[in-house]
Amino acid sequence: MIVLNPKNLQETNDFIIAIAADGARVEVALHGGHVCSWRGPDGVERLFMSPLNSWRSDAAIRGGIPVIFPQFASEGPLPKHGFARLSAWALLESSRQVDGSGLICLGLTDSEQTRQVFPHAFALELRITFSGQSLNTELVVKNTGSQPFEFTCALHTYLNAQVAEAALYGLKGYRYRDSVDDRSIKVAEEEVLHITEEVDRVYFAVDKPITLSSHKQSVIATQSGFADAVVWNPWENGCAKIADLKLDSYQQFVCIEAAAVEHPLQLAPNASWSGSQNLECVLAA
Ligand SMILES: O=P(O)(O)OC[C@H]1O[C@@H](O)[C@H](O)[C@@H](O)[C@@H]1O
Repeated sequence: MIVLNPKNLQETNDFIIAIAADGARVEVALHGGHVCSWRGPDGVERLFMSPLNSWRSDAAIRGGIPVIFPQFASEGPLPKHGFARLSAWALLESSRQVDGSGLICLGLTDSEQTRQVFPHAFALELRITFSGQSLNTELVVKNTGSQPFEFTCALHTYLNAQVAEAALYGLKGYRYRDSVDDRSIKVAEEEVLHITEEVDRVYFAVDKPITLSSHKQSVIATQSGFADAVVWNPWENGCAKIADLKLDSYQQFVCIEAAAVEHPLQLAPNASWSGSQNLECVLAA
């Protein structure tokens, strides 16, 4: 891993906490521009955060919503999942909207360190809007340089779920790349996906909501701008290889990631792209 700021290996301790009019609460770390927590007015946490997360500024946060930019996974020369999740973001705005929802806006621009691995000028904005019912994260990428550049990206959302009883709906019919089966390309045949082993799939051209039902709630994930969606659960064998996950952590989350992977995005000078993921929480009666 490339450490972007070797002089600054202390704990990440800059957090923004915002509360919406309905009592919902979001916690964001400036390290990574990372949504760490989203609680409803009832105090129930909707995002998974690993109890073994290190909170160090040279490591990505394990849980919440990591921002993946400018490279998804290991699909290029950069460190895995790029550098945005390891970078120090700035707070641009924190306010309450007229409808009572909370808004936090964070920004990241290129620096000497980022230009060493990605020689381009850019400005990222992450706009987080939330209430008890929904959490919307929008990533805006602007090319502020004089040359075009290409990138892949994702909002790598870890959703709290009782995996033993979790069911994913809405994936049937999509073409997907199965990363646990030699990256072979398949077509999803199951009406409902239950997680009973390691799952690591990039579903292509996803244009409908994906619903994760587990225990007493469902979360409906809708995306725009992002063409693809990743579903990831490492299972026990994967957890054994990841230092900041407990061996049984796989039982507690499913990642549903809004992603742009299959077709890298091209940005001309001065052009912008934006993609968002909206999570809608529906409690069972
Ligand atoms: O351990 P990392 O770098 O946070 O990556 C976690 C996972 O992220 C997912 O997006 C990938 O599809 C998986 O292959 C990967 O294992």
